[in-house]
Amino acid sequence: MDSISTNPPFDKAFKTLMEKTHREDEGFEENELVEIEECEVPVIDLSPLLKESNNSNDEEVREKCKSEIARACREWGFFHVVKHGISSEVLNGLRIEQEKVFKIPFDEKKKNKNSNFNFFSGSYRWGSPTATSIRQFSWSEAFHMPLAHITGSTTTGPNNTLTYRIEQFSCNAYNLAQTLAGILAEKIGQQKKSKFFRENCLPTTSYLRMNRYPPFAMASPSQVHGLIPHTDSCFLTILLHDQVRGLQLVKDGKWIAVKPTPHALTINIGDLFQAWSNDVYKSVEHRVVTNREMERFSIAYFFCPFDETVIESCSSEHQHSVYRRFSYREYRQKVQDDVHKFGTKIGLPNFLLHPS
Ligand SMILES: O=C(O)CCC(=O)C(=O)O
Ligand SMILES: [Fe+2]
Repeated sequence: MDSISTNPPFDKAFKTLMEKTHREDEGFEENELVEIEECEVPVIDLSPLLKESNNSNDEEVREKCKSEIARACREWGFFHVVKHGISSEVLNGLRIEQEKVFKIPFDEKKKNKNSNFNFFSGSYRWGSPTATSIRQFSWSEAFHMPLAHITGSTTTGPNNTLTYRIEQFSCNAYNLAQTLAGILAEKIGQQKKSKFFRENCLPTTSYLRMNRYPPFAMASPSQVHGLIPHTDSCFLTILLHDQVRGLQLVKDGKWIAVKPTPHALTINIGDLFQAWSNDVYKSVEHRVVTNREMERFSIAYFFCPFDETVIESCSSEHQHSVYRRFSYREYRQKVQDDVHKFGTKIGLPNFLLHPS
């Protein structure tokens, strides 16, 4: 199978947008994507949380670990976790199936024609269909799927390993997400509300996105994004990515490159947690930059509530609500509308109670 039949027509889309961008004089600053520095985001060992023990020393270590998590979410919005309890058999198993599914001919991916993934109907996407300039174009393809379509799917079983691997990973990621969400609620004094996540986020309400970033050799890689800058529209994301660099995030107003950490998963806060925590935890803008030689893969598990769930900021005597109440359905609809209208997501600023 050659790359022509498996790859989407990126080159054509890129050239068309490049011409349009030049015609409309929307100059794309070449240096815009040059990273400023590579840095180490916090790496947190989760093993103390997985140990069942009432020993006071262990309790102390556990509390320290919880505080590190909350701190990383306040200061960075991003952190790596190691010894997280998800086995490498589960992670590698899914990664292998992910590579296979992207190797299916483009036409079959597009039409959902392949028997391996009829249940992913409508989940395949590539580039940026609404992009009007090169700035809004993502040099990547993805399967973005609601887990409601996968979990408990009748196609699960040894005959369909991709489905099986997705379900296996998602089940593990769900438990990890619930643990982290409970800790983050506790650390902003919302123990009483920690049930909120158990009641509103189920294995079936989350989403999974498998990304593939082909090498970009058409021009200088600094001319195009692998994935355009964005924040995630969920409570939190659990990201499995390989050792190929590309992920960058904004810290103190600057783009910095995230150094991959072996055997780690990367966690980031999404918009819903930022709103729910009343701006205590940060949903940080991030992006993926392209690479000339190497193909890159990642899998994002988005921990989400029911569409009907209402997100209300946890305000206090000292801190009034920053955002108005909104349902997850309303939030997603607004994101979609903005992408159609402006080619880009606006997100939380739409829901500020007192826009400046
Ligand atoms: O590929 C990555 O490292 C990031 C993916 C991502 O940000 C996303 O899928 O929302
Ligand atoms: Fe993301």
